[in-house]
Formats: sequence, C-alpha cells, structure tokens
Amino acid sequence: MKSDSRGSYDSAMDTPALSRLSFNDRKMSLLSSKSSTTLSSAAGTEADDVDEHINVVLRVRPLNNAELMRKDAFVASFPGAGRIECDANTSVRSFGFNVVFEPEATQQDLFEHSGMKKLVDMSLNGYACTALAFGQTGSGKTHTMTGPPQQFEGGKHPPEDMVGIMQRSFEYLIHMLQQNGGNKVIRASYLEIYNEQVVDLLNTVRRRHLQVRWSKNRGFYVENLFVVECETVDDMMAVLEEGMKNRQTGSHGLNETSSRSHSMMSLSIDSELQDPDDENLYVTKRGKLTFVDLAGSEKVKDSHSTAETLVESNNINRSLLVLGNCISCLGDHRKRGGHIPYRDSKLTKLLADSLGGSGVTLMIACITPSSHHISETMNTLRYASRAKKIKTKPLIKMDPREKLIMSLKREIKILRNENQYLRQQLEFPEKTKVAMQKESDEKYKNFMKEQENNKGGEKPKKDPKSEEAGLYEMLQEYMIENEALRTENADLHATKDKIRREQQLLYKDNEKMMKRIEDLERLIGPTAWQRPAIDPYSQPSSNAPSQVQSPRQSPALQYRSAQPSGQPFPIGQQGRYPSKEQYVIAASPNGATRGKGPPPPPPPNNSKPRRPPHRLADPIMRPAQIPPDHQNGGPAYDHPPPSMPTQHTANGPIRQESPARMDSRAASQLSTSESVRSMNEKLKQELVELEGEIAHHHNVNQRTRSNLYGSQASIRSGPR
Ligand SMILES: Nc1ncnc2c1ncn2[C@@H]1O[C@H](COP(=O)(O)OP(=O)(O)OP(=O)(O)O)[C@@H](O)[C@H]1O
Repeated sequence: MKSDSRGSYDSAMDTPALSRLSFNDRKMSLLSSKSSTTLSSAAGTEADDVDEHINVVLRVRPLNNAELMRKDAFVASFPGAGRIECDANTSVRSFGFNVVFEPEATQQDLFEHSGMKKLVDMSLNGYACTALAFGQTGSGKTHTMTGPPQQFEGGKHPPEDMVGIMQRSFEYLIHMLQQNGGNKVIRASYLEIYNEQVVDLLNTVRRRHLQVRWSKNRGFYVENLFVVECETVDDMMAVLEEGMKNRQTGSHGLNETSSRSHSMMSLSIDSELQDPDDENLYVTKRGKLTFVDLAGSEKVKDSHSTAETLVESNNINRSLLVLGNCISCLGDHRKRGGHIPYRDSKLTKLLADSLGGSGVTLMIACITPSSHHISETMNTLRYASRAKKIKTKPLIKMDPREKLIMSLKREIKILRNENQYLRQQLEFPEKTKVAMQKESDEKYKNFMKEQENNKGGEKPKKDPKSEEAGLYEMLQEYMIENEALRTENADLHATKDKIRREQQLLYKDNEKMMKRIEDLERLIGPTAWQRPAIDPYSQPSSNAPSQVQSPRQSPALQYRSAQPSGQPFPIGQQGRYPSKEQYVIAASPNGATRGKGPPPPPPPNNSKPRRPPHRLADPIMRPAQIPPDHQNGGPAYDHPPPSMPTQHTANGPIRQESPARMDSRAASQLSTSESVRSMNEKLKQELVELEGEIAHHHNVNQRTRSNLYGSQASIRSGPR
C-alpha cells in the first residue's frame, strides 16, 4: 500500500517543536495510507477487504498541582520512536505506540499528529471512524477531546489554543467539505451511557432511557436518538456545548470535574463526491465520525467514592472491564474469530463496529506520569498495547444502489476499452462521426439501389464472394455508426444529468437562503414584509427522516438567548446576541461593503406593502419525473422509456430518443434551470435588501440610544 504522508511525518520530526512527540513511523504510515483510498478502490469490495490495525497513540499529561505538592516522582521517560518507558517500582517496562505525546505537547500537536485529520478525511470518504479517549480518571481524556472540562461551566469559552480535537475536527471537516464542493448533509447526535443506561444529551426531557437495538443493516444502534442537522462549525459547537452541559459530571478525590459517564458524539456525514474516473458520476458516501470520551477507571480507595459516586464508579469499572475483555479477545489472533462479548455492556455494543467491524479507530490512551498512580498507568498501557493488536476491516458505506451503478459503469468502461482494443486489432477505421454517418448513408443508398435493380431488371451475374465481402463491410460500418450513436446518446444523457444536478444544487441554495431570509425577517419584525401563506418550496419530502431537525427547530437547542418576541436566535453566534456587523457580514454576499451603505428608503405610505420578489415568481418547476432506469446516471440507452422509438440494425436494436423529443426535453430542462437560477438571483437580492434594512434599524436604534443617554446625563447634572 502506498503511504502519502509518511514523508511529511519524517520531515516533521526534524522541527524542534515536535521534539515533544515521538513517532513510530512504520505504524503511522498504516493509518495515513488508508486515507489515500480513492473512490476507485472504494467501489470494489476487494480493495477494502484488507485488515488494518487500530491506531493507538499515547498522551502523557504534565504533573498536576496535587501531584507536585505531594512531590510525586515523574516515572515516564521517552526514548523516542514511539516508545515510552515506565519505572514500575520493581522494573522498568517499555511500551510502543504509533505516537507518544510528551507532557509539553499542545492540543494542536495532538490534532495534527495523532491521525485525527486522516480520520476526518476517511469519514468524508464514507468510512465509519471513531476517536476514543481512555485512561484513568483525571488523566486528561476530556481535556484532550474538548479542552479543559471547566470551560463548559457557566458558558465560558476557552482560549483558542486550549480547545480539543473535537472542535478542531469540526473546523477541519467543514473546511474539507467546502473544498470538495458538492452536496453534503451532516447530522449530529450526542449520548451518554450513565449507570448502564443510554441517555440522549440533546433531548434531556425526563432523561428518558433509550434502547440499544440491533439490525442486520445497521448493527447496534440507539433507538429514537435525537438528531440535529448541522451546516456550520457553530452548529456543531452548539451541539457539543449542549451535550457537555447535560453530561453527568461530579467531583471526587482525583478530579474536580470528573465525567461520570461514557459520552459519544456522532456526526453522520453524507457527502456527494465526484468519481475521479467519471466526472459525470456522483456517489453519496455515508461516513460517520464518532468521538468517544470514556469515563475514567478509578480506584474507589483513591477517589474516596461513597453512596452515589460509588454506584457510578462500579458501573464505570464494570463496563470498562467488559471493554477490556473485548479488546483482549480481538487482540488475540486465536480468539478473534470466536465469541466476542460485545453484548455484555451497552458501551461495547455501541463500539462493536469501531473495534472489530468495518470501522476505522483512533485510540488515545491518556496517562499521568505520577509515581502515585503507577499501577493505574500500567493498566492503561497494557490495555493500549492490547488494543494495538486489534484489526478491523474498513469498509466504505454507501447507498447499495449507487454502489451497483458505480460498479456497472466501471464494467462498461472496461468493456469499452476492450472493445476499442479489439477494434484496433481488427484494424477498424477511426473516423469522425459525421464522416461515418455520411459514408454509411451513401453505402445504404447504393445497397438499396442495387436491391431495387435486382428486383426489377435482369439479375446480373455477380461474384457471390465479393457480394458477401461488400455486405460484411457495410455491416462493419453500421456497427461503427451504432457505437458512435451510443456514445453520443450517452453524452447527451450525461449533459442532462449534469444540468439536473446543477438544478438540484440551486434548489438547495435557494432553500438555505429562504431560511436565512426568514431568520432575518424575524430579526426585523413582521411589519416590513407581507408574505403570502403559500411557500412554493414547502412541499414535504417523503424521504426525510422524521426525527431529523434543523438546529433552529430543535427544542433541545433553544437554550440560547431569545429575542424579545420570544423567538430563538439562529444558532451560529455562540449563544450571544449577534451584533449588527456579525449578522450583516455573515449574511451578505458582498463582504466588506455590506450593511455599511445607506439604508434602503422606507416604502412610500401609499404604496402597497413590498413583497419579497421570490414569492411573486412563477412557481418553480420541479425536475420532470425521471424514469427509474434513467435515474442516477444509469446507462439510459440500454433501457429507454417505452415511448422511445426503437431502431433495428444489423447490430441489434439501438434505442434512441427522436431528435424533436430530445430538443423539447432539453428545452424544458433549460427553462427549469433558468427559472431556478433567476429565483436564486432574486433571493440574493432580497437578502441584500433585508440586510440594508437591518443596518437602518441599527442606526436608528443607535441614534435613539445616544439621545437617551444625552437626556439622562443632562437630567443627572440638574439645572445649573
Ligand atoms: N495535557 C494537559 N495539559 C494541561 N492540563 C491537563 C492536561 N490533561 C489534563 N489536564 C487537566 O487535568 C484535569 C483533569 O483532566 P480531565 O478532566 O480531562 O481528565 P479525565 O481523564 O477526563 O478525567 P475523568 O475520567 O474523571 O473525567 C483538568 O483540569 C485538565 O484541564
């Protein structure tokens, strides 16, 4: 397998900043090589059918205040090449990992060099990826995943350099999605397993316990989990904050903000990607990115747990024990094929696919270097060493229908190439389509003439051999023409598909803008715009899963500050009232000049209330019903709709649309595209107008406020 980033890791080692990490290059290359998997290899299951080791990295946190006060010894040493040595009282034990992050390593180091970026890339390519932090309580799992856990108390925000790999991954994910283009949908869910019960962290009404079910297609999954659609980094941050706010935490002897549950935040990413082999072929990959922050193992004696925390500790330790058993079985090649006790805990059920199935997993083992915790540290290191031996079979998840289409297209391509090769072998002429058409027309005419003559007059004596050769030659010509027609037909279908795709993207864009306009209108107030009740876009989609909600609709996320009217603000401003500049700049397509120009003139009193232009536009034509065989860019010429005329030739039937019909279809496609595009333009214009209006309101507001302050000041100073 080729490794595309190995070189960069090698060279990275030379920089002084990275002396705080040590790499095991050989193992590192395993993870990096996976991300080089392209769509080409993805389509064939064989290419995916390769076992891969789980990537395990180790993070050693600095000694904390309590440990320094106690004068604990620093028991870890770092000989390099991904190794760590621990002085375990009686002997020095050495362990090897893919990367070892020394106490000085920063959050950014961890994100850059743990393989997290690769994991995000792979989730975009359709893999189910998991980043999992484990280790003793207080060893820095939450710190690594989200940044210092205290940050989520009281809505505080950590300094940028302290945010964890989750927030960094969100940004990277959105950045990559924007770079790749195409359609994408991200849905987020967040749950915790507390005392062996699954609780939805985004819908905590009565903290209902959810059931873990199993199905053949999905494996283990949580029933009725609340799912939030996310479009921006801020949407995902809002989900994270909401989850962290609702997560069970407690204080004990080893950690003041200890997580008392295992938490899992999942992002399911449906991204439409262009096939590198065929620019007209788009496939939807169903990737998943899950962040797991396990509760820490703890010695009850050290954590001084009593009553409720004791029950929690026991449950945490029990589920971690089951996880340890599963890891032991999976890491032992003799037991791997046998029974793995996933069903013994909810945690292992939900991690089954990440550990032993078709997922890709990054494990981050966290330890403290303090001599006081050496036995727990040794446990974590042994746990992590075993996990390194686990192999998974990463598989790309995609729509089975699309997968079939892709493999068929690929087969067609191979057949075409073979065909071309055979033609070359047979020395078939390479001619232009027009020339071939002309020639074959002429040949056909001559042939028909000869037939007529033969029927009417005396049959001239002919050499049967030369007649046969002539016929054979004509047949060949027809075959070539046939092929040319097929190619042309395929080109036409590809163009049509391209137009349809463009149209769909515009629809989406329009819908997004409509949402944005509604938010803006809410901000301005209802008087500015009078809307008719009917929204041409509000046709319900039968495919949409019922529980999926936009973050703006999500009751769970309406904790954000509300407008005076009681309407929640749109997510995207980190829980703060969006300032004029933020709002205007974020919304306007014209960047710097937005909101700074003069406010739009108020509507004249006698004029009718203005309407948003898009409401007056002709109702948008939805794309015509596509015959099932033509959907998804299938080889339409093989299965035309019944109305298409069928032409029979020596090479079998060629099914084509009549030119007139094709023209009218193309015209209708074009007019639909035009109308969607003009709608798009109008919406953009409307957005700019609305933004101007907001700016105007802000100016008036500002003036009124300064007048008010002036009067207050003069009242306070009293009569002179
Ligand atoms: N690498 C680090 N650098 C600086 N501070 C750290 C580091 N790792 C952890 N800490 C600090 O140590 C404390 C405990 O960390 P954290 O809560 O992340 O541990 P944990 O493993 O999640 O514990 P628990 O399992 O009990 O939830 C926090 O105050 C955290 O900010």
